Amino acid sequence: MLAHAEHVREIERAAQGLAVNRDATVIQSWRRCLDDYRLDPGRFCEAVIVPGERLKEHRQQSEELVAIARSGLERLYGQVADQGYVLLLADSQGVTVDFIGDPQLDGNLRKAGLYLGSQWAEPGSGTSAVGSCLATGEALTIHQADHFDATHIALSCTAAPIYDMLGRLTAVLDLSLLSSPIPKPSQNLALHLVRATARRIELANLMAQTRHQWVLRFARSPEFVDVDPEAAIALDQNGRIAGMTHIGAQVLSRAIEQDWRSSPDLIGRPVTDFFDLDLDVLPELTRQRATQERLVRMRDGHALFAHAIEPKPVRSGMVRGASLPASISNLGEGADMAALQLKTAKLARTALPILIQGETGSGKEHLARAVHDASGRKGPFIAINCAAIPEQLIESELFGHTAGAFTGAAPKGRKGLIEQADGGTLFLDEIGDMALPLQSRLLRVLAEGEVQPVGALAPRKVDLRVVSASHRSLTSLVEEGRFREDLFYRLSAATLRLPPLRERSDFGWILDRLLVRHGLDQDGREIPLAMTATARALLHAHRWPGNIRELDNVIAVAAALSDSGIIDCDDLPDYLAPGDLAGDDEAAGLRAALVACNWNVSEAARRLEVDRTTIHRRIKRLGITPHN
Ligand SMILES: Nc1ncnc2c1ncn2[C@@H]1O[C@H](COP(=O)(O)OP(=O)(O)OP(=O)(O)O)[C@@H](O)[C@H]1O
Repeated sequence: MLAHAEHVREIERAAQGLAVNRDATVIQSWRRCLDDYRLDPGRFCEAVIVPGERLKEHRQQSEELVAIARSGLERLYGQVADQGYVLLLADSQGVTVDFIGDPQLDGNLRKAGLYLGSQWAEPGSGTSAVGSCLATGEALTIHQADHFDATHIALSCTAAPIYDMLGRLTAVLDLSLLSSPIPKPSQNLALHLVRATARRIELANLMAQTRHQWVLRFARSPEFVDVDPEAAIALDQNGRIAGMTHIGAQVLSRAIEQDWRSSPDLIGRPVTDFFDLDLDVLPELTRQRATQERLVRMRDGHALFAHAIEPKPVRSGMVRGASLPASISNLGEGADMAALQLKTAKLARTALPILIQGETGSGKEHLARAVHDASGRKGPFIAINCAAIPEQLIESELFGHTAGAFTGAAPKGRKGLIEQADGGTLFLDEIGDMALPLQSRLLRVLAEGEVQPVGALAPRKVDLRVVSASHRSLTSLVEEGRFREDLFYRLSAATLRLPPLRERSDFGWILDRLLVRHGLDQDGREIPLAMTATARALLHAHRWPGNIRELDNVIAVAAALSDSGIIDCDDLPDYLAPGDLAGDDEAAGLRAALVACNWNVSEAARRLEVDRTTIHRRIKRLGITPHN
């Protein structure tokens, strides 16, 4: 309480212009809180966490940035995890859209506002690292009683801004401690780390968005220009500035002797306004020349070492099915599936975690394998069914154990499934069924890139690409409190949704593939099975609650029953044929299709892969009515 009263007095002294022992940025923020936002330093305000629905909106808006920032965040967290730091990525409104922290401290972190969804903008929360970074556009540390609201004075927070390539402040990266050593300079290293990570995230963002343009990267020393550049700008084909990192904007502003804070118009101006350089000399600044020879002079007389990266030629092929990796073209056919296949192909080459949603048996594991096969990763594909492993075994199955870790342990110890997937893909099937305590451990593995076998003294590094799947809606499980929200976001950088079989327009194509699969003879030769039109119609008419797996089983059984290699209605399970009409071949098939579609002729035509007039003609010819 005494500390609180003293804190309020100090803010009042600063407001009256009296000397206080704080940085100028802190005093300016306190004044904004008092004069502009009319905040009361005497009030305690708990950290604000935005409701789930709003967090979802904020996450969606920054989805691309979160995906690009993820590997930078993970690398940074790996450097500071054992020192108790928490990492937040906040959007331009100060809402935390990504978060990495020790799951064991969950309760405390949430209470302190160091959590997903916490809202740190200055007008609502007073002086904070995220809020003040957003207000000033600069990296800073807000240490303990620098915070305006006394609720937060245990925290020490350090933040750096992330700008988009047009120079707009889009996010803030924050490294925070629940409690910290007393002196503020203890956070200087943290300040250096967040600045460097924000710079790398901006670089990655610029590179991802300007593949087909010239990019110039700069550094003050020739040793760093190719490996860890300080700034970058992108040029359009006319040699005009098309994008820049924040330090790139500072370099350009300085070249025309302006302060970047005065927001000079930089985008669209010719590069020659800033550098003694034109488009023709760019090829001489590529890696083909020694770094020392790539010095570029700026208009203000300064010089920097440069590295020019050539535009990549535009490929048009990816859009067409023919150029998709084989494993992905094998997922389906037709316009409905094309968008999913293209998205899968694009994601497969990245390391982004993917969540696959789809009904049971709809082909989620099949899709996950296709992602792995197209990823180019050398390690194995390891599938874990999180619902099938008994709870008492799951820990040692997943994490492995050392020799003698517990009674019954393997004499030489055993590698867990997670470690086995090192260098490859870990497929977590039915992730929605994983118990909450295990979710925390998994989160740790994913955040730190390390796994600690049961009984082991030290963790081991693992390089994983995680694909997970669930037939339940993970967002609903999160809302019900049965699935960790932070784990959900970590697993679902991108989501792929598989349609149920009954909604797929390529049903016939899938059926033909299964007829080939089950037509293999004992020597493995392909003799595709054939099928009568009526049997085909019966299959089309069914609703397939068990999806492709159910169809696969039906064909496997029919293949075994059929002596001739031609599957007919008799080879199909009884539940597919409407009993009273089972003998009446063509009429039975058509009637079943119409019943299954509630007599919607267009839908029946789609399922039977014929046009509507054919259906009407057959209805008439066979004398089918809804009542017979
Ligand atoms: N595109 C496809 N072409 C041919 N067969 C497929 C295709 N997709 C899935 N299958 C087959 O369907 C069956 C079920 O697929 P899979 O195991 O991938 O489904 P799932 O959604 O993971 O099931 P569950 O929800 O039960 O885990 C498998 O036999 C698989 O080979």
